[in-house]
Amino acid sequence: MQVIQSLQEMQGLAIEMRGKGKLLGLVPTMGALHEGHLSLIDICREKADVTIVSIFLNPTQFGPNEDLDSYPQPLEEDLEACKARGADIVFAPARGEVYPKDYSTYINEELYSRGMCGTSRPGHFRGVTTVVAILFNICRPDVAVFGQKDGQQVAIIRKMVRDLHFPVEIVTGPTVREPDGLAMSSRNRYLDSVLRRESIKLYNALMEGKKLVDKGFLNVNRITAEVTHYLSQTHLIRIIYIEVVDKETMLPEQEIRPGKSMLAAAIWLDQTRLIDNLEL
Ligand SMILES: Nc1ncnc2c1ncn2[C@@H]1O[C@H](COP(=O)(O)OP(=O)(O)OP(=O)(O)O)[C@@H](O)[C@H]1O
Ligand SMILES: CC(C)(CO)[C@@H](O)C(=O)[O-]
Ligand code: BAL
Repeated sequence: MQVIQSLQEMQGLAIEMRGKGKLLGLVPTMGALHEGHLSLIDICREKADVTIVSIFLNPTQFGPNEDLDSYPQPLEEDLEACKARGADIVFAPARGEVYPKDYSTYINEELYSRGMCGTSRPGHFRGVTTVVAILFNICRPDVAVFGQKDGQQVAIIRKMVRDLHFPVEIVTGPTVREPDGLAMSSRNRYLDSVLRRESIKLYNALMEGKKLVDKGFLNVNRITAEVTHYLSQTHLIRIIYIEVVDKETMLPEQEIRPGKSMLAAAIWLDQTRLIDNLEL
């Protein structure tokens, strides 16, 4: 496995490999890798000849009071995990090379990013689309793989690719969960044993909503009220949002459309921000 830091070297190699007819795959990450990320490497390897994993803690998607400075960065462990899973290249650029002092160009998707995490983390998706566009231009992937756990993110990236005609296929990998249902996330590392026990309530609450839909209740307010009620039973949880949206556009649904709607939620569990979603 090759580890590349330089943008110029990565772009040169990508162009050379494409010239030889290789199909390139990219798995963008911010590091602190877990089984969720590694499952995306498996998907990428099935689709592409060469699997590139990028590890870059992207400052432009963090708000001023967010956890950029405390975000875990176990680079050596991450490299071992990528190697063991069969990645061909890890691209781990330096912050100063991606964003030199005079950097001034941003990409803003303005429709799918209006609600949910777009509302509660202003500027977040502008940072995500910008860095993903940079990564696409450097790594030149034919295929890029993202996780359904960040459902709004992948919808916005698909929209950016469509609007700006990036020649890349976007593939979504299913959410990988702990045995009790908690969606894997790098931020789960922040949870002590008490918070870890509470964290499962996010998935359980979404499941309560889904069960109602499976019984035939299609009223959005009924479903979100059920999820709110479930999450309100502990003082450690503060709800950021609970929404039912179209799973492609992330726009709010008037009524649940089975197979087309997504139930999504974000919470503060003490100081840790967790998100999850289920297709209804
Ligand atoms: N549990 C999961 N299952 C599948 N994909 C996942 C999972 N968690 C993260 N991913 C995907 O991995 C990619 C990199 O995500 P990222 O590095 O932000 O990890 P994360 O664990 O989601 O971290 P965070 O705690 O910042 O949300 C994204 O496409 C994301 O959707
Ligand atoms: C897509 C991404 C790697 C961009 O920094 C990030 O938002 C993430 O890890 O999901
Ligand atoms: N998975 C999205 C990365 C972030 O929370 O900033």
